[in-house]
Amino acid sequence: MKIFSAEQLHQADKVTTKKHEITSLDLMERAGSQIFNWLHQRLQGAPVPIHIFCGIGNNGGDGLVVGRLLIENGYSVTIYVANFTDKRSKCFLVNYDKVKSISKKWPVLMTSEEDFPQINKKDIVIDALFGIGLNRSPEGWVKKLIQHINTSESFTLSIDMPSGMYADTATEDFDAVVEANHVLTFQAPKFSFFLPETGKYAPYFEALDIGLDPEFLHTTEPLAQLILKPQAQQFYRQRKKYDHKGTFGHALIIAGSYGKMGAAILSSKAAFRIGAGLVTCFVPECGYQIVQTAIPEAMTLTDKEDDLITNIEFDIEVAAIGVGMGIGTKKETVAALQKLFSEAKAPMVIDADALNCISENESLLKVLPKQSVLTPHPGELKRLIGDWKNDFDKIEKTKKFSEKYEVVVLIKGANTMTIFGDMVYINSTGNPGMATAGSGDVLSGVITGLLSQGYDPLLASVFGVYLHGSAGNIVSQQISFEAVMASDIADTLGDAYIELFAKDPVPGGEQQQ
Ligand SMILES: NC(=O)C1=CN([C@@H]2O[C@H](COP(=O)(O)OP(=O)(O)OC[C@H]3O[C@@H](n4cnc5c(N)ncnc54)[C@H](OP(=O)(O)O)[C@@H]3O)[C@@H](O)[C@H]2O)[C@@H](O)CC1
Ligand SMILES: Nc1ncnc2c1ncn2[C@@H]1O[C@H](COP(=O)(O)OP(=O)(O)O)[C@@H](O)[C@H]1O
Ligand SMILES: [K+]
Repeated sequence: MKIFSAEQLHQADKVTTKKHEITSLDLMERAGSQIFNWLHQRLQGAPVPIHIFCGIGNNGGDGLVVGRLLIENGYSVTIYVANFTDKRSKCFLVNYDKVKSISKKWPVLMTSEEDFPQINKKDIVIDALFGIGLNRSPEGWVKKLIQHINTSESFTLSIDMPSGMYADTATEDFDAVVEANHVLTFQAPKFSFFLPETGKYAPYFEALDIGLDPEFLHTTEPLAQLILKPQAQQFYRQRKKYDHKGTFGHALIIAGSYGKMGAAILSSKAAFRIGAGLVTCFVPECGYQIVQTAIPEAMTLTDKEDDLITNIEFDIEVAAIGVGMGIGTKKETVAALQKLFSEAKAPMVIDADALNCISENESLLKVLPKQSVLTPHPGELKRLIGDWKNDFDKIEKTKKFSEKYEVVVLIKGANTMTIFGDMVYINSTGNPGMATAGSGDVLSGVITGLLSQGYDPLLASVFGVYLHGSAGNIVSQQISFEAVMASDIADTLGDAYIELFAKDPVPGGEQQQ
C-alpha cells in the first residue's frame, strides 16, 4: 500500500474533483459519511455524549458532516468550532450552514479557554481540528484545547490525523498533539503513523477509501510502501517438485564468541526454518560442540581461536553469508571482517557486532560489499550514521548512507523500515513481544536464508522482516507477549509461511493497524 505525502493527497483531491466531475463538497460528504457509518455501526444509537471539535479548514468540514449525520440519526452531539481565525474553507462554510439548517443546537464557537466544555471520561470526542493542512504547531488556547482533550481520558477518534501532527515532516511540539485512541484516515495512512516519535499518537488506525482518482494514485511515486499481506504474498516463491537442497542454497552463518554462542544457534536455526538448503555455522573453536549438539542439521566450521573469530576461512561454496551476531569487536575480529568483506562473493547480511566494528573502523566501510543487507537496531544505526534530530532526519540520513554505500539498511523496531536508496518499505507485522534478546539474530538468519534461496537482497529484507514479524505475532497469540523468546520466533517461521496463504487466518497472523 502506498504512503502519500500531504501535498500528494491535496493534489489527488484536485485531480479527482476535476476528472470525475465531483465537487470537493461531494468528497467531503463521502469522507464524513464513512466516518459516520463507522461510528454508527459501533454505537448503534447509544445515548453517549459526543463532542466534536472542528477547525475551520476541510478537516473541520469533515467534522461538521459527521456531526450533522449523527444529529440526524438521533445522537447526543455537541459541535464546537475552534474559531482561531476568521478564514474558513468553502466546504467548511457550506457544511456549517447545513448543520444550522437541521438543528436548533448550533455549533458552539470557541475563542478562548473559557469556552472549553467539560468532557467526561465516558464521553466520546471527535477530533476534527486539523488534518493534512496543518502548517505550524498549534499555540495558545488551541494548544490548551488539545491538552484539555488529552486530559479528559475519553475515547478520542481523530479524523484523518491526530490534530497537531504533520503527515510527513517532524512534529515540533508534542504537547500540542491529540492523543487519539483511533484514527480514521483518508485513502492511506500517513507516514508519521509508523514512526516511534509520532506513531504513539495514532496507536490504531484504519484507512478509508474515499475514491480518489485511481490513476493518480497508481502513477504517483509514494513516500513509502507499506507491506501488508497482499504484498507479502506476491514475494513468495513456490517450490517445484524436482527442487533439491542445492536449489535452496548453502547459507553460512558467521557468529558467536565465548558466552554468546546462542546468537549463532538462533541465526542458523532461523536460516533453516526459512528454507535454506544447507546451513554451515562458523564459530570460534569453543562453539563446536555447542552448535553440533543444538542443531544437528547444521554443519560446523571453527576458527583456530578458542573464544573469538579471528580468521574466517572456508572452502565451501556458499550462496549467502550472515555475519556479526555475538562476535564482539576485538581487533582480531575486525581484521577477519576486513578479509571477509574484501574477498566474499556471496550476498551478505551484516548484523550486530559486525556493524559495531564498521562504526569503529572506517577501513571496513571502504570494503563493504555492495548490495549487502545491514540490519541495525536504533543503537547500532546511531553508531553507524551518527545522531539524528528526529525520526524523519533518521530516515533521510539512512537513505544517504544506503545510497553512498549501495547497501540495504533496516531500521529495526516496531514497523521496521527497509531502506534502499530513496525507497522506503514499512513493515506491518510484529509486536512488543519481540523485544527480547536474540530476536534480531533470528531476523539475520531469516534474511540470510532467503538470500541463499535466491531472493534478491531487497526482497529478502522486506519479505524476511514481514515473515519474522508474522511469526512473532502468531507465537505471541499462543503464549503471550511476555513469554516470547527468540527461539520461539524461529520455530514459528513455518506458521508464518502457512498464514501467508491461509484461508482462515492463524490467530495473530495479521497485525491490527
Ligand atoms: N485529501 C483529500 O482528498 C480530502 C481531504 N479531506 C479533509 O481535508 C483535510 C485538509 O483540509 P485543509 O487543507 O483545509 O487543512 P486543515 O487540516 O483543515 O487545516 C488547515 C486550516 O488550519 C489552519 N492552520 C494550520 N495550522 C494551524 C495552526 N497551527 N494554528 C491555527 N491554524 C492553523 C490553516 O490556516 P492558515 O494557515 O491559512 O492560517 C487552515 O485554515 C484533510 O485532512 C481531510 O480531513 C476530506 O474532506 C476529503 C478529501
Ligand atoms: N515493539 C516492537 N514491535 C515490533 N517488533 C519489534 C519490537 N521490538 C523489537 N522488535 C523486533 O525485534 C528485533 C530486535 O532486534 P535486535 O534489537 O537486534 O535484537 P537482538 O540484538 O537481541 O537480537 C527486530 O527485528 C525488531 O524489529
Ligand atoms: K484531526
